[in-house]
Amino acid sequence: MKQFTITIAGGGSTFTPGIVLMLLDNQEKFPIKEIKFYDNDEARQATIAGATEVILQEKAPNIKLTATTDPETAFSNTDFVMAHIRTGKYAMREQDEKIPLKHGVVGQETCGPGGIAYGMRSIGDVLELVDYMDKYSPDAWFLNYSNPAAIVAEATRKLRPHSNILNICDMPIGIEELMADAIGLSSRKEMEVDYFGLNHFGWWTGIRDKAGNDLLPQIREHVSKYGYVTDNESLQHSDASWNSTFAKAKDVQALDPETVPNTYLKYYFYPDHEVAKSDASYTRANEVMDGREKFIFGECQKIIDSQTAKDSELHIDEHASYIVDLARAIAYNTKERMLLIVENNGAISNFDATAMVEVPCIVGSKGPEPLTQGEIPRFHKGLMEQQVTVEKLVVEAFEYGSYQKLWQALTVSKIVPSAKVAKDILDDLLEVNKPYWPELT
Ligand SMILES: NC(=O)c1ccc[n+]([C@@H]2O[C@H](COP(=O)([O-])OP(=O)(O)OC[C@H]3O[C@@H](n4cnc5c(N)ncnc54)[C@H](O)[C@@H]3O)[C@@H](O)[C@H]2O)c1
Ligand SMILES: O=P(O)(O)OC[C@H]1O[C@H](O[C@H]2[C@H](O)[C@@H](O)[C@@H](O)O[C@@H]2CO)[C@H](O)[C@@H](O)[C@@H]1O
Ligand SMILES: [Mn+2]
Repeated sequence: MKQFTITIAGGGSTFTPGIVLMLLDNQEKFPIKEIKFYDNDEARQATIAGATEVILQEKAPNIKLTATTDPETAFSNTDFVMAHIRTGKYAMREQDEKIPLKHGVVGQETCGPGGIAYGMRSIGDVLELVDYMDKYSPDAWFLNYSNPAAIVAEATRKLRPHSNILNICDMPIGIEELMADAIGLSSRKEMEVDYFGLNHFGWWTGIRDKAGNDLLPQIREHVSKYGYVTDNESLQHSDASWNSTFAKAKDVQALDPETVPNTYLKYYFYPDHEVAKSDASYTRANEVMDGREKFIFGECQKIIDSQTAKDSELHIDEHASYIVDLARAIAYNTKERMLLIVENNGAISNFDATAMVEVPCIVGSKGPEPLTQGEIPRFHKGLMEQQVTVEKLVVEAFEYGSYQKLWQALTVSKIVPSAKVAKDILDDLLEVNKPYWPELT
């Protein structure tokens, strides 16, 4: 059985240890001979790599680890690039979240002005990684989950149309695990779903078990009462802010009782509620820096200091097993059915053919084949037209270095109240993003 080489772009990511442990847990299904970490922050990556070295020695000494900041080393002779970079790191996420709040607008990592600013930072860096892969390993596949996935996906569609790229998000996966638990199933994998939307902006329209029985009525019932909250402690997110997001799905679903929603829609339907409950001095970025980042880097340092991972609290990122499912689908032509962010091309028959939509796909060696979701209702179509326009305008603003188009993107966003507020936010974001955005004229 072939043994694969994986390049993890963003080796210093807080998600890298959990993904590595998940890969080690799937060696039967997806054997690996080498893992390469690539990052543009050598010191950050070194801590994750130092711990990973020890983990591999103890669990999989046959797997070689290479940690590098050199693109040729990282992207040569590789089979898959798993990309999870964060341009500007959490410090810039903090700006993305706090600047809009200063103007009374939702401050969020991937939604609204925060997502727009993040997109303007991410596009260039992700395209650079794709170009490295195309140069050094043209037959490899780029599995992207660097955010903001909607804008990055539109940029790769438009600016790298011939590269082997798959864009994916784990929000639906996390929500489906909660749905499964809510109705007494042991895993989301017992369900088959119909779904349509944009990334972080979608709805489940069909949910069946493997025998074809309709599960949507039970799940709708649960969500209409409790959102995605279940009493299964092990599935609850460690942070209260996430659990309040899962609860809020109840109010989001009220807008369309026929379906169940992606949790991110709450930022578009209830921006006033989100702003009112936000602390402009301490946002999600601060929670992550004080929580996940401190925990991961603390655990990795402990492993380095003790030279053993035996007592480590690092755990497998189970939900990240979708990454193995995706890589296996490409490698072994498994025809896995997965939600991916793909060019519409008629999958949603009454929506822009060039939009990057999130729909179920059958994935095999030639990539994703979208499953048609038919015509979508006026309500969802109207919301998605507005949102996809934002995403496309951001990519155009990047492509042409256009201040005007970026101002238009902010003005079109459902959660920005006026062109004046849009411009005020834009000018503040522009100031702090000078090191990252292309020059705008
Ligand atoms: N698609 C999804 O559903 C999903 C789910 C979770 C996380 N993510 C994304 O995964 C990414 C990582 O998240 P995190 O919280 O671990 O971030 P993090 O800041 O901990 O790690 C990101 C790493 O990327 C590195 N980096 C930044 N720019 C780079 C570049 N140009 N080249 C190489 N490396 C670069 C940073 O130095 C850092 O080590 C983020 O984009 C996050 O939004 C996406
Ligand atoms: O605020 P963060 O950094 O904790 O999370 C932001 C990301 O949230 C989603 O990913 C979740 C995932 O959906 C959930 O199941 C669990 O595994 O945690 C992940 C990361 O916290 C979303 O899909 C990502 O795009 C966001 O970046
Ligand atoms: Mn996501």
